[in-house]
Amino acid sequence: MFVNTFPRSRTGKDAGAQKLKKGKTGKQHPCQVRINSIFCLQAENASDRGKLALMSNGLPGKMAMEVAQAALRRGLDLVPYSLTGERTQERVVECAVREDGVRAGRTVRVELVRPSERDRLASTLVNQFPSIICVDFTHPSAVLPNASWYVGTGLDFVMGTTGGDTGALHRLVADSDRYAVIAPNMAKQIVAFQALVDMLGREFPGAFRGYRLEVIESHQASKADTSGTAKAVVASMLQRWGVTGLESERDIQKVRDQSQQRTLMGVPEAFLDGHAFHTYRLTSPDGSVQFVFQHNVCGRRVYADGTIDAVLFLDRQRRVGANQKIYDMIDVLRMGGML
Ligand SMILES: NC(=O)C1=CN([C@@H]2O[C@H](COP(=O)(O)OP(=O)(O)OC[C@H]3O[C@@H](n4cnc5c(N)ncnc54)[C@H](OP(=O)(O)O)[C@@H]3O)[C@@H](O)[C@H]2O)C=CC1
Ligand SMILES: O=C(O)C1=N[C@H](C(=O)O)C[C@H](O)C1
Repeated sequence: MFVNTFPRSRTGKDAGAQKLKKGKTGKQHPCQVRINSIFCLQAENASDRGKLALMSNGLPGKMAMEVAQAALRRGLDLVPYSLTGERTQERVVECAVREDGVRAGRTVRVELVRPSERDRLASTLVNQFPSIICVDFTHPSAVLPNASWYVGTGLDFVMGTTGGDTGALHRLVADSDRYAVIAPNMAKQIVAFQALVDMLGREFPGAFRGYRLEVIESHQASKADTSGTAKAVVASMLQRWGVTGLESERDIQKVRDQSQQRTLMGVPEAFLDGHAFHTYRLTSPDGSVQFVFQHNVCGRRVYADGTIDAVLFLDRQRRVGANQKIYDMIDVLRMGGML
């Protein structure tokens, strides 16, 4: 019964089945039996096999929940499994669209799968959801392991998680035949701002030569890394604008203390646990001219909406067999992929 849920994957690697067949004792842990039987049941009930299905990884985390809700709002099929952290206690979460805090529309029960359990899920996914796209909003430490799992399992993905080794991530995908969107920010207007920063540098290289750049970003205290968006914008400005003042990522000022967020940054009380405030300040060498660019986001919905755009875009690209396989959100925006 269990082995039947692991026919050959699209990559032919069949990792989960091989591991199971080669088990040393042939015995299964009781927990394994329970989980496997749930996989079988849900797999048998799966419908619309060719339809695009979105797997929101990182539940019960905040972004993964926003993405699951956005997927339901936009009428996409939500895969009833989500990769989660090893220490997560919950086994199942319910995802539903909410309006004014009240459930509206259908509810999907999503089973949470820890890193140590996920190989057993691989073939089920490939089999039951042949048009699956994974979305990853997890943890910086999970970026490469998760991406390796997507690639090894033969799954295309959108990587929104920041703080990983971006170079290694790009190499991993480039050496595979998978499609991926990788970007530190999915909000359409911020992506447009990133494109603008990039264009200014190309069009007028050195226009801000000698200007001193200061960057301050504020996020919820639980954020593990420095803003990936700030790092990307700074890299672009340092590369072509001619600015100085920031030697490394450590020079980006991070605000994680809630009282400073209230007083210094003006973050509304209701969004202390979910906001992204960024300020880029450029000052001329003699101090007589100043430019300030700022983007302040309360909540996370804008990223989730952009993520769904990225998923739909990636699905279109792979269906037409596009030669380019790795994209960022500027590509998605440029190619008309954002609502
Ligand atoms: N690109 C974009 O536009 C945006 C990117 N982000 C990025 O998304 C990431 C997540 O943010 P957010 O949702 O706020 O964070 P949360 O802490 O709310 O959620 C992260 C979730 O990932 C889980 N997790 C940890 N390790 C793994 C793993 N190996 N595999 C799967 N899941 C795992 C965590 O579980 P546990 O708690 O048990 O460890 C937690 O449930 C961050 O890197 C953030 O910077 C956020 C917003 C927008
Ligand atoms: O962790 C967050 O919240 C966010 N992370 C992304 C980043 O690191 O740039 C995007 C946005 O700032 C929200």
